[in-house]
Amino acid sequence: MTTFDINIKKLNENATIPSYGSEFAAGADLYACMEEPVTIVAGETQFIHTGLAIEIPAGYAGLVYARSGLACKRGLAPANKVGVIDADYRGEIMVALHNHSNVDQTIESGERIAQLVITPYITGCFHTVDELSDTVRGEGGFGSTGRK
Ligand SMILES: O=c1ccn([C@H]2C[C@H](O)[C@@H](COP(=O)(O)OP(=O)(O)OP(=O)(O)O)O2)c(=O)[nH]1
Repeated sequence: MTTFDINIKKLNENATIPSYGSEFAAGADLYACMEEPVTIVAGETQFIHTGLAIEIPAGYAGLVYARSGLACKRGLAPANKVGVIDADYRGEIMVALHNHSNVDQTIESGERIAQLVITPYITGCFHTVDELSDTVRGEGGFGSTGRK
């Protein structure tokens, strides 16, 4: 397990610093930060503030995932499925929560709304070519394997 220091700035004094729920939790919980509770109408999306900006190290990204409990019990999950926080982003971390349930849902300030996983990534240097190498799979995809 790799742990390193990450600078984080409170844009709102009431913001809560992300926290890991258990010793080996991969995602740090992100907390809502707003003056008033926000209601997300059934089937709609609201941008929820965290009141935080973060300095993710170069070569790493922050991935904003749903919290299983919130998604499965209340139908609230990021509209973009997985948010990507770039290492050079200095704006506020926002969570676009979509209400997949059929009732309106209210988020209180201080509630855990998503989880942030910090992960290394590689970048590609793309070269245009006329032919790609041969493989057994070839162009098969979208359920092409395991057919009887
Ligand atoms: O759930 C998210 C997703 C993104 N961001 C911030 C951090 C990220 O670095 C920035 C841009 O995100 P992204 O690259 O996904 O957005 P885009 O739609 O491609 O816009 P841009 O042209 O600004 O990159 O927005 C969030 O705060 N929350």
